[in-house]
Amino acid sequence: MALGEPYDLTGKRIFVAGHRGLVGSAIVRRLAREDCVILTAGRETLDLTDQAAVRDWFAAERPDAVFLAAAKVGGIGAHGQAPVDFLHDNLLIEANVMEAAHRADVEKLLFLGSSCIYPKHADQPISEDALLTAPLDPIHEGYAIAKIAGLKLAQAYRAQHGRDFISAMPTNLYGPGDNFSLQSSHVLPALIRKAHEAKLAGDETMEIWGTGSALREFLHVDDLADACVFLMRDYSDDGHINVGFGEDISILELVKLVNEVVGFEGAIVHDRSKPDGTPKKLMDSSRLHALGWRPSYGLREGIAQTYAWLEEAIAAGDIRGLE
Ligand SMILES: NC(=O)C1=CN([C@@H]2O[C@H](COP(=O)(O)OP(=O)(O)OC[C@H]3O[C@@H](n4cnc5c(N)ncnc54)[C@H](OP(=O)(O)O)[C@@H]3O)[C@@H](O)[C@H]2O)C=CC1
Ligand SMILES: C[C@H]1O[C@H](OP(=O)(O)OP(=O)(O)OC[C@H]2O[C@@H](n3cnc4c(=O)[nH]c(N)nc43)[C@H](O)[C@@H]2O)[C@@H](O)[C@@H](O)C1=O
Repeated sequence: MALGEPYDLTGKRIFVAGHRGLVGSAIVRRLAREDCVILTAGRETLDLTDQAAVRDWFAAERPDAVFLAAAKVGGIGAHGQAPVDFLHDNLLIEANVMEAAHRADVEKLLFLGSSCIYPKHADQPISEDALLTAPLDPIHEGYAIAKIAGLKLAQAYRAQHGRDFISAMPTNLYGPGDNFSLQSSHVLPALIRKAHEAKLAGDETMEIWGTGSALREFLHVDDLADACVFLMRDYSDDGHINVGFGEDISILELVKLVNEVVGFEGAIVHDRSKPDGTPKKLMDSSRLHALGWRPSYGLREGIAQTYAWLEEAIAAGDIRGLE
């Protein structure tokens, strides 16, 4: 594989690390449309923090390409509960997978970082060049440092060993297969669940965290998965690439949109003991757009699709975080 060349997925053995997660399951859905062999390994068979196990698995399975969507992930309420896990697990996962991929001659690897890598008060919209120009948001600093280390490690494998390892930095994601736990989830699944449960219970109010003034950008996970396949095929360079939606919305406006879609008509109350976090983090995705990719889901359409999926999943008793 020559660096800088397009990568043809046809007939390739492709490992989706983290295949049961929000992103990993979407990448598996998207790859089902390709003529390739999808390899997966659940944590119970392959703990990616175990270097020897990861080396052995790669030596045995010999994937041609890897989507690295496995990580310790959570919303703003989760980071403070497990700062070691967000730093330690993510460092080990990315180091083990990239090292084993190198040893097993993997042709291409895409590492998933996050918009959290950027400074808390970065100029908006946030360009890839904003990396390491100012302090991070202390709330998720460990996770952000692990993600920065991951993109730097991918660049190092490219420089030292000529490995075609690339990095994508997604904005906030949502969609089918998300984590709906009220303690550890991201904001959009939490709001959809709260509105749904308040509607069913006939509640007069629904509680949100913080002031609702923070602004967030949301990309449907099926759009992200499509962007990941696009980048795997058509991007080969050492710079990380922002994968955003292009517009942001205040949490308060988001709540109103969710409640319209779900059909909850009660009032909003605020738990101001919870943080707002980063005030705004709209990414500049113009480099990705210049490569020829754009998202397809609008936010209202994406929330409606996610809620329809949630109702079916609840009926089937198959929801992460609602156990
Ligand atoms: N969700 C979001 O809004 C955003 C996510 N991202 C990034 O996208 C990627 C995927 O995130 P997302 O899909 O939301 O996260 P999820 O928590 O939904 O999925 C993460 C997956 O990684 C697996 N995993 C975690 N630790 C291990 C381990 N030690 N060994 C094996 N597997 C492990 C989990 O397995 P198990 O099911 O067993 O727990 C899970 O399937 C991450 O890199 C994240 O940083 C970036 C920006 C936004
Ligand atoms: C995606 C990216 O960015 C993530 O950071 P974040 O965007 O701050 O996380 P969040 O999705 O939990 O949104 C939090 C915002 O939303 C408000 N908010 C209201 N009500 C609820 C609520 O009920 N739950 C949550 N979680 N937030 C709420 C809350 O007050 C705050 O303003 C990282 O965790 C990290 O995972 C990462 O990679």
